[in-house]
Amino acid sequence: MAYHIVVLPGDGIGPDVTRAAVQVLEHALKGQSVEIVMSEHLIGGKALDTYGVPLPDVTLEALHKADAVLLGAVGGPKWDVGPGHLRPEAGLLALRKTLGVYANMRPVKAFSELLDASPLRREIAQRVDLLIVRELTGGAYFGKRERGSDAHGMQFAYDTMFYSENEIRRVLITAFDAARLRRKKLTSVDKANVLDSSRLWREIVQDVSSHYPDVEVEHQLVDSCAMNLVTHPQSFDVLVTENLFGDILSDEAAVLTGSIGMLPSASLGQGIGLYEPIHGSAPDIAGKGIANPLGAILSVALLLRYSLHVDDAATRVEQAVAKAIAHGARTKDLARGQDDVVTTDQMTERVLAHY
Ligand SMILES: NC(=O)c1ccc[n+]([C@@H]2O[C@H](COP(=O)([O-])OP(=O)(O)OC[C@H]3O[C@@H](n4cnc5c(N)ncnc54)[C@H](O)[C@@H]3O)[C@@H](O)[C@H]2O)c1
Ligand SMILES: CC(C)[C@H](C(=O)O)[C@@H](O)C(=O)O
Ligand SMILES: [Mg+2]
Repeated sequence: MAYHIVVLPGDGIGPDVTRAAVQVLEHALKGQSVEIVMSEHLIGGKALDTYGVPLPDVTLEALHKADAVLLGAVGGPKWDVGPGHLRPEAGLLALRKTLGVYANMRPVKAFSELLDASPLRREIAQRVDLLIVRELTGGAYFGKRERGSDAHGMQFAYDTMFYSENEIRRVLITAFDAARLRRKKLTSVDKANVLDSSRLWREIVQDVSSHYPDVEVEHQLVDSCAMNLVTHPQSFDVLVTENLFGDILSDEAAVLTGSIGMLPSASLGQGIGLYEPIHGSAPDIAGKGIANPLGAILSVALLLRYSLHVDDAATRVEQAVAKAIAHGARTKDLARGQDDVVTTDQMTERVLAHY
């Protein structure tokens, strides 16, 4: 039986890094008993241009027989005008909601050869090894929202950070389970000094934690957590937080590893998994062939592990990335001083050569 992988390259550097990821996926499955069938579809800005919507029916239909989705990135200045539901990003949010992928796993691990690219002191940067579990299908991204104007013509807008008990509980269970497989420490991040949704979040953490007596639990407010991530990143194992806080903290944490181009993600939930690097479409470097493909390639490792269940191939991809870096391969975002700079395609070749 073959697994169906839906490939959604998207916009900007999305197609470049997705091409790299697909090459590595095909290579990793050579000689494996696992077979895949891939089909490529439109999402985001390109889908808007072709179909007038950011998540067209043809793409949605392809999801029905999919076992996993591999995505590049969506968005760009061309589509920054226009109403919210006709933005490329709305297609990505609808995709996540449709797939029910409520737990977004964002591992953040420093490679020792890249410590010079990190803004942290070497002795701190080398200890960065944490996992952000970001709630992905709730909160302000999906709550009631409105734009309008009052009787005096004064405009207003609001977005609601809504969470149900079930939405909080299920992502916490994923996070506690992940902590159990790691260093058994869980930091729950909220804004319980201000927000009711955070106070509910904290109460449910307390409740779920009673089933995980072996996992040490701490609560941090999101503002001081943002600071602690930079000052004491080694104090974190698993961080779990709501959608918007997780979005912001994961870009911050990415920088600790040297570049946002390094970070992969797996979005998991009730059914098929969605795999994407955490970065965006990077309009400032799109079309130049210099994007770092490693976040997308490491997302393939997560796809191999969580959706295709070939753990040995997943580990080999991760090792190939580590070896390519150890042998000096640096895309522009990672390069410092005398480093040789490689293109997206050359970085991919280096990874393939070390697989
Ligand atoms: N998952 C997604 O599809 C996703 C994620 C984030 C942002 N976006 C969208 O992307 C667009 C641009 O957003 P942004 O500029 O705020 O964030 P971005 O992540 O696209 O870029 C931020 C900075 O990081 C750099 N960068 C990002 N990925 C890189 C890579 N692989 N290699 C080298 N450098 C890289 C960019 O050049 C830029 O300087 C927006 O439309 C945004 O909504 C999409
Ligand atoms: C593009 C945007 C909707 C998206 C998000 O905020 O979730 C991105 O920033 C991410 O981190 O995947
Ligand atoms: Mg983001």
